[in-house]
Amino acid sequence: MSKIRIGRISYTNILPIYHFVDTSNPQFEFVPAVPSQLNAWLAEGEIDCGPISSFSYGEHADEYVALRGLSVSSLGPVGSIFLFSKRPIDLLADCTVALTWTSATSVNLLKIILEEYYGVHPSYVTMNPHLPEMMQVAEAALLIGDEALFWSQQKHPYHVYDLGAEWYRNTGLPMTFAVFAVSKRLLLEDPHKVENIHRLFLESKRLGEQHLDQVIFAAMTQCGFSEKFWRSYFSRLIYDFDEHLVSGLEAYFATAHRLGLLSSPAKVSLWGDVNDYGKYKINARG
Ligand SMILES: C=C(O[C@@H]1C=C(C(=O)O)C=C[C@H]1O)C(=O)O
Repeated sequence: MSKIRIGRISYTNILPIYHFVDTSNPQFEFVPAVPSQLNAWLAEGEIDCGPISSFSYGEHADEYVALRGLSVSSLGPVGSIFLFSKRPIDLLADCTVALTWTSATSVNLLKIILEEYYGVHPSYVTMNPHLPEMMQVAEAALLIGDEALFWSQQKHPYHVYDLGAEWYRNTGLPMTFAVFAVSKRLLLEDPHKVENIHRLFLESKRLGEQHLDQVIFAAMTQCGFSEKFWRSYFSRLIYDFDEHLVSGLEAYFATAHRLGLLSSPAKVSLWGDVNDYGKYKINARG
């Protein structure tokens, strides 16, 4: 029988969900990549499921379901999605903004923030996520994931805007950057297998919360920084995709549609037994 191919975001933000996943199961193959690559692979059928940009979920909402209890979300500052800017954000009209090619959600969230909330319409250029190179050709640069973490900790002269904070300040809603999407094809073929995958990740997430020290140690090994840094970073991220987070995401889809960024105001199909999921829900954060 062919293996199920499961994506893995190659950034540290996903560690609390992935660190305790048993990767030895021969039924599964885990494929690490940056979000935009995973988005393309799921759309092309190269992988069967995995965390992808929530924006990409919106583009393929008819073809995917999203697993309950698994996401990368925040209510306010996210800590690793930053616009670095030579000028205050409201002065970026007629400027060039460099966008990392690794993102889909944040790229479109930035357009919403700039165009809808600040009324500025810059031109955009997509680039490799390298701040000095981006700043050579642009007035501002968007970075996500480990590159955003890295550059935010370096000495630099730029204004820094956290996109989770900007979204929250303008909407009062949570933002979901990544969801765990499963192709409806796999769900129709083998719902039992999808249940197993769901449990595998919920169980790993529960262990990650219980043994956060081990997750933090893995993050320090992968990226450096202090224990205090990671404790604070992970405490801001929310991994519990539920109806409240769905409402924030659907508001993002509606705005993206209104601005012509998304072809339809997509709805989320949240998949997974609510009672079963309840056992794994992380209540205490902080
Ligand atoms: C919190 C983050 O969320 C990410 C942002 C994504 C995007 O912009 O498309 C996709 C997946 C998430 O890993 C991050 O990368 O820092």
